[in-house]
Amino acid sequence: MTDLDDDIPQLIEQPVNEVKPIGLKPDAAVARVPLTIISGFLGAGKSTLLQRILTERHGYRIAVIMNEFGDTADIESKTINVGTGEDPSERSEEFLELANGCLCCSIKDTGIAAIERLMQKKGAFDYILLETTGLADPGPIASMFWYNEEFAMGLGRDITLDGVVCVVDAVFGKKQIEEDHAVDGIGESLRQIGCADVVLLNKVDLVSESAVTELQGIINGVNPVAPLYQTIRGEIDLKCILDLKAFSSGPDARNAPIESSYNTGAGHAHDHTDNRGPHETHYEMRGISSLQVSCPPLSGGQFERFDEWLRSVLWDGKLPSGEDRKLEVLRCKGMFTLDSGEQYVLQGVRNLYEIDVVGRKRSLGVPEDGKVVLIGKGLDEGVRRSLIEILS
Ligand SMILES: Nc1nc2c(ncn2[C@@H]2O[C@H](COP(=O)(O)OP(=O)(O)OP(=O)(O)O)[C@@H](O)[C@H]2O)c(=O)[nH]1
Repeated sequence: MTDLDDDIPQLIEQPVNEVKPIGLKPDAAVARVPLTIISGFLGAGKSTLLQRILTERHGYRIAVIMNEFGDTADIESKTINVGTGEDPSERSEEFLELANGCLCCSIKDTGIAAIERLMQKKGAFDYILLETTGLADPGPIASMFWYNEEFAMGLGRDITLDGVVCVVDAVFGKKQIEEDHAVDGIGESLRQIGCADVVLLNKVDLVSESAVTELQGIINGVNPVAPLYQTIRGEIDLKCILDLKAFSSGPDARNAPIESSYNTGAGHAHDHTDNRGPHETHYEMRGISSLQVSCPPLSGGQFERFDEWLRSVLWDGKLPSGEDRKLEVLRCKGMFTLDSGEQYVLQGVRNLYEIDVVGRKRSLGVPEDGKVVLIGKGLDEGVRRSLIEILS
């Protein structure tokens, strides 16, 4: 069984210094363009990262959308098919094809219509990066794309959600996490970190090593499964943030990261180890908790009960026992092996989730132990015990 708290920190900073061939081909069968959401609190360095992508010779043809996207209320009140009926005088967009192959798309209106117009230029780019506003909760945006992709609706026919990247300000990140306005107990900066597939800790040139270490501990506690990279002015190998396939189903889902790349055990982590049963780690920060449980191969019955448990937690916000706990899950991920040998991957954002078979055990590089990670609100001791009971 893997001892998660013994994971070796891997904090890598990789310069973008070579021109690579485009490795981001959309699946030919469906010809969908991957989309990555870039979130991050005000001033963290999102625009700097995108600017870098637009000006460096990296070999990718990326359409970068810089706009006011991220008005959650606006997005949630619309369907992905929206694109007509708005006042064109309020729209303003600019497309610029750049020397490095990127397509810069600066769009001022909110919502899906902006991306619909970008998609009229389909073929001019292989990838879309979407910057949200500093106060946006990326969860609704991610779930909207994922949901529509699943049912091949509207833009879901053309775009596939690849992942969510969160840029955190190394200077003000800790203060932002501690002070941002809590919405239902979870501030936006915590939602952004909790929802992320990758976190970039930016502006590390401006702070001490100990401040970096402390903030890393907090970020990793909130989101123990997102790889964490230190950056200066958004300098990062694009392979670390693109083509993550964090929401893919089928064999591709195997690539979705569910292992932490960093773990200090800092913050208020409580480690409960039991050699016979699942191993779990729990962390709580201003109302947001991350709960990790690793488990041995499951029986078919256990797997079914886990599915029921997940439906209750994600859809009804409570445990199957009926206790009203007001649970809110921002992200969940997992990998399981059944005692029959089949392996499954779990991915979820807000109340949407998918469990897909990815193969059989003893495949190269796939651990036999399973692991579930939940990030959200109300994931307390009772939830932990309830999950352990099912997975034991
Ligand atoms: N020293 C230093 N400054 C940085 C770094 N990254 C960004 N900056 C500066 O920080 C400021 C904010 O960066 P932006 O890229 O505009 O941040 P943002 O997240 O897009 O900001 P909003 O759009 O307001 O949410 C700018 O003045 C950048 O030049 C870094 O790694 N080191």
